[in-house]
Amino acid sequence: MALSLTLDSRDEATIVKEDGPDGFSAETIFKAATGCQGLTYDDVILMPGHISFSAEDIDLESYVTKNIKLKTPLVSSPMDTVTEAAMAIQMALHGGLGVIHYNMPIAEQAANVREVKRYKNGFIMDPLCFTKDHTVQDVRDMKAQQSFSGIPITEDGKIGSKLFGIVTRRDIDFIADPSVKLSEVMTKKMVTATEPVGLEEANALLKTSKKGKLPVINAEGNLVALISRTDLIKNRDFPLATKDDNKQLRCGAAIGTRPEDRNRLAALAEAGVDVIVIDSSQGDSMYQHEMVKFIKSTYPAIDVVGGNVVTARQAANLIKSGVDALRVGMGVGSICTTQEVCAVGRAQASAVYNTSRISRKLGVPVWADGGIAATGHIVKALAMGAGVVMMGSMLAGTEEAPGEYFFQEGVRLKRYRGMGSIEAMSKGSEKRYFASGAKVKVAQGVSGAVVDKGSLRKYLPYLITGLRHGIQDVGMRSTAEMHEALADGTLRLELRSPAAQREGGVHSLHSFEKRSM
Ligand SMILES: NC(=O)C1=CN([C@@H]2O[C@H](COP(=O)(O)OP(=O)(O)OC[C@H]3O[C@@H](n4cnc5c(N)ncnc54)[C@H](O)[C@@H]3O)[C@@H](O)[C@H]2O)C=CC1
Ligand SMILES: O=c1[nH]c(=O)c2[nH+]cn([C@@H]3O[C@H](COP(=O)(O)O)[C@@H](O)[C@H]3O)c2[nH]1
Ligand SMILES: [K+]
Repeated sequence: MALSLTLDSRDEATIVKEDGPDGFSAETIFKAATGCQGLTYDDVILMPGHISFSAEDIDLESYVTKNIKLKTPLVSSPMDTVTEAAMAIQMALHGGLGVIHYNMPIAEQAANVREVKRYKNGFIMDPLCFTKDHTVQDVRDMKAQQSFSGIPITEDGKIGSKLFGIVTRRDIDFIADPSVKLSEVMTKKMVTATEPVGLEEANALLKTSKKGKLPVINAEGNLVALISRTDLIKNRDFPLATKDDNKQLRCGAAIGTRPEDRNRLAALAEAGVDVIVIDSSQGDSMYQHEMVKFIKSTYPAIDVVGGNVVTARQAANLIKSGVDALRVGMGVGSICTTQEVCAVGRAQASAVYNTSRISRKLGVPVWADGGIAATGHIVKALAMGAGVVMMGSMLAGTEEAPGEYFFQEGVRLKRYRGMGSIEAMSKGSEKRYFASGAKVKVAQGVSGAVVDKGSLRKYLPYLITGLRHGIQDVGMRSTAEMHEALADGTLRLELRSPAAQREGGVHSLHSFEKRSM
């Protein structure tokens, strides 16, 4: 009774003033409390704050580079089992950013960037087309592999040439002779839209015409896109989408620090890349400093991300050379063996805290790269000062990640591998992976598999919602507010003992099923 009377008579601010706040500031945790140890995300836990707003009210906006903001602070890794155009498109539609890997020929990487930049929600930019000389049998062969509701017939059988007609199932269903040419069966009187056309207008045209497909042509009558009714029904707006001033999706791409990477850079710049990531496990090298300076002087409009670094000193060096963001993490990725093989690296929470401490003061955002295995890790990475989080394994295994699904012991899986794994190196990264002249292969990564996570269309909203709930629990309204609280010590943390970590996980059950969404 007496206790509750005393508590009731004091307000929150007085309790904090008289008894001191719970937990410790990040500075205490990382500088004093840990002795000489580095800390990982799992070593620390955030103290909850007071909630006076809904999770939807939280502002997740954050700088990804000095000049570009994201509405969702999530970035996909430049790895050949994670980011090609399909991944980068979905990341950007949801307010994040994709970084196209470079374990492929220059032209192919540039084509991936172009595909992202040209993407228009609801528009099919690479539809399958036939010529007038193709036959009914050709359509039937194609139909065996994929369903269709309308195939454009163009001059050269590709998009970009003159549109002559469209062939639908109804045109060929009752044709007995399979050698009949499509010119004889195609529908010539089509409903088309002429460029420029918006989705809303196209939607209205499809509604009144009751057709399955709407070809979009330019003033010369050449096919430039196709709009499909089923896609339109599936389509929704992406208010968070990361777009440039021309309303095109933004796209990142990775390069190395070899002389030939300057040719790659030129092709990527030509394709319209927004952000270049210089991909290296140890970014504080003369090769990278030279490359940063070269890019900034040759392509001033492109933002450059340097890395990877894990110490304040490495970060300061790269910032001096002119980077627009820093990629932080060494040997902490799910597929990384760098710490085992090379004996260097750093526990990721310590790396993010110590690099962002200085880089944020200079307005250079940190990308917390690697080691994210749950939404809670994303919350912790941002709380330790990161502007955005880069993920490999979390995004591998989605429909949009490169590679085919396969079954192993009844589980649907996709391949996921380190860019320094023997498999990835033998595909192409070998030449950049070893110092020139090196003859022995030393892998710094493994090759494995991850479970099917379905489409990013459902998975990214799940990650974003989890992130919102975490930040709400900490009592912060935005990532910016969390960064201020980190700096002024009002963000409170505690270390977790091994027993506390066990307690924080699932325990004491005979069995359980873990479903995350
Ligand atoms: N984040 C991480 O912890 C790690 C990431 N990785 C990934 O593996 C891939 C390869 O990483 P790294 O081995 O660090 O590649 P890297 O290309 O930076 O370095 C490979 C070797 O080539 C040398 N080198 C680079 N540019 C050179 C030049 N112009 N002339 C002469 N020598 C040069 C480097 O000093 C190093 O010995 C990347 O995709 C990287 O992201 C690998 C290990 C760790
Ligand atoms: O030591 C390494 N050997 C490798 O072969 C390798 N491949 C990628 N990476 C790095 O790991 C990050 C992805 O990590 P996660 O799967 O944990 O998200 C990536 O974003 C990279 O920083 C590698 N590190
Ligand atoms: K690791």
